[in-house]
Amino acid sequence: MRVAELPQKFIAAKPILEKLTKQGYEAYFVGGSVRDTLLHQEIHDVDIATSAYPAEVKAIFKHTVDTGIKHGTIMVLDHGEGYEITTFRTESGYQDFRRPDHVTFVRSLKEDLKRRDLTINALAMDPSGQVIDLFGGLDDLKAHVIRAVGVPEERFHEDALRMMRAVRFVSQLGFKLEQNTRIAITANAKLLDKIAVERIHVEWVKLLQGKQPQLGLQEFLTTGMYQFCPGLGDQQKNLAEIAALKHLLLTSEEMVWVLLSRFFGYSPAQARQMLIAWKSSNQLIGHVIIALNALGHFPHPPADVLYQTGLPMLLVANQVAWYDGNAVPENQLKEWYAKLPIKSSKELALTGKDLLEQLNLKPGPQLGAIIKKTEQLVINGQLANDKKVLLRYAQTLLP
Ligand SMILES: Nc1ccn([C@@H]2O[C@H](COP(=O)(O)OP(=O)(O)OP(=O)(O)O)[C@@H](O)[C@H]2O)c(=O)n1
Ligand SMILES: [Mg+2]
Repeated sequence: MRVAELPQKFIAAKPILEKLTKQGYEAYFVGGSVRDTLLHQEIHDVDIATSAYPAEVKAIFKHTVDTGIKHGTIMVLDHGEGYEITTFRTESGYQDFRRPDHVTFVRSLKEDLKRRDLTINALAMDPSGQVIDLFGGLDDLKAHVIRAVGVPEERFHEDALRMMRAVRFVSQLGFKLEQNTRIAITANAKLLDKIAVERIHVEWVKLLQGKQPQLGLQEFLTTGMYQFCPGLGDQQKNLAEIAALKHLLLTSEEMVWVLLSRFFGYSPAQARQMLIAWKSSNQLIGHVIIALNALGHFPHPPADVLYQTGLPMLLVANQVAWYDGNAVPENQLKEWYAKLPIKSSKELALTGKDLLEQLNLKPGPQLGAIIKKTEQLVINGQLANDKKVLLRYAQTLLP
């Protein structure tokens, strides 16, 4: 089959492929961009595969960067864009279930495609839009099937993360997992132990943020992969409860973790432990804890909670509160927040400097305590945010 109207990103990259084919090499678009085009979905980056060896690629293009030359990937710079061009390759070894011991460059597209993870990801497209389908990827796209290329077990032994990818695509695309692929994942789920948590983390969050997370989550449970993910081994029942939700749309990573914490019945401290086990960034952990704290106050978060949480995490908490029937209309929440007399301590009309200069206080803990107390009263609307008013009040706190 042939794609009649190529998306702009392919058109922009076409001259690069044509330069390679003019020199007698083969060159194709491969991977996710081809899959997503055929699904009429927006594409992010186009990956290019070629029969030219890395040295040959470098000889053809003026501006290149050796981004992953050991694995055959060269970045070609063209009109301010960078294009990753990877030489057709086969791999062997895989003693550690995550990367090959040897990469061998080859001239055959088929050899390259047959070591890819899923049939829908093993499609290639030439510069004219002609799709090359050697493993039934087009039929699977049409039938909405996630199927490993060739012998599933072999694909998962090459890179065990592919098992998570398969289930992630179930969720993202709303496709069914093919039975032999499911059987192979179930038999090999334990191999996830060999995979860096950071890589599993990415797939887990993509799975939950997919358009049909319930489907992906159901397969995640059926195949037993949950047993080999940090802190999920004893959460089967709670995860099944999430998988059974009628509506589930997780629009941010923060929301993912707040929702999980809520269904696991986690305190903020337990949520922190879970996030650390998943090797999350400190920023993410901070956000999730703040939102989780706020969640406990819905549907009536008081002014100081609104203030301390900030609007972005209030919106996240509210989205999760919806699952308990504790959400408030988003506009209402925004209005409450907008009405706060101050949004941050920087807006407080009283500063430490004022206290030092006007009330002759000495630096020390008393100073901070006075600021905190006035801040609290301003937030709650008990004092006007006015320097004179606040100084007068501060004076009453002095012995
Ligand atoms: N463990 C992996 C990762 C990737 N691939 C292959 O490399 C391509 C590009 O990988 P990547 O960008 O990670 O995934 P995409 O399929 O493009 O999905 P996404 O939309 O998430 O980028 C995939 O389509 C697939 O052919 C693979 O075989 N095995
Ligand atoms: Mg991709």
